[in-house]
Amino acid sequence: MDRKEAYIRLDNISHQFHIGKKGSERIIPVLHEINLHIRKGDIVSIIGRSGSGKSTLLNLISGYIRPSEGQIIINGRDVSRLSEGDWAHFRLEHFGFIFQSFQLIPSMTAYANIELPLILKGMDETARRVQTMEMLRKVNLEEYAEHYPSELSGGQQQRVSIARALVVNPPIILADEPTGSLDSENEDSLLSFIRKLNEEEGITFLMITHDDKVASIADHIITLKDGRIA
Ligand SMILES: Nc1ncnc2c1ncn2[C@@H]1O[C@H](COP(=O)(O)OP(=O)(O)OP(=O)(O)O)[C@@H](O)[C@H]1O
Repeated sequence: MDRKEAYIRLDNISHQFHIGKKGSERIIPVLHEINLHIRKGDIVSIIGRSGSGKSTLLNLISGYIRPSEGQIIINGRDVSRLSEGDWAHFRLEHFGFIFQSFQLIPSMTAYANIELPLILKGMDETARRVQTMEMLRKVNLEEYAEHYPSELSGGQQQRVSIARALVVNPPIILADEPTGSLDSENEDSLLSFIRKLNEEEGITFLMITHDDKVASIADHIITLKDGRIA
């Protein structure tokens, strides 16, 4: 499979949030001088206490917020100052997302949820069908294509969300507590699937987790403490 050489580099990233009105504005420093280099094909876990800045770090890497200082290079491209429109395109090309709460669209079937990123990419219907069916097969849900999220178990919903993340063939998957809503059996099967995708397809994973089992499959563990890498 043709995957772009992907790596993520953070050079001296600091971030502050500004809250309140101008004049009585408060500045909340969250991340301080973060330097990070993630190689293609790495599985990296981000751990750290609540409020240490894990989600902020993931939101910076995925372009949902802009760093106050520093530079982010992804796949050789400086993304720190991309426009909204360019970021939307870059995100679709490079990232798949997996969330604890799955974030499926309840009014759409499993098939339609998985197909959605391909519509956003502007792919024609025949190609979309081929790719969506291939993804349903990959996560063993062919028979559930017409089921709505509420008609699926938690483990099945998470597999739909993984298929949706993978359907655009992204070189990088960003995950926020991917096993947080799963029982131990579904957790084990998700973790072996992640390992398989990493080994066979070279997908890079960056995962926020509180869970030792998830951290145990990582090549590298990054611990954030008060906005710094410990
Ligand atoms: N949009 C925002 N505006 C102001 N402050 C924010 C904003 N988002 C996050 N923060 C603050 O930044 C700090 C880090 O938050 P963040 O969500 O990155 O932590 P976290 O490590 O992901 O925590 P958790 O494990 O609880 O999800 C917190 O003190 C939080 O209140």
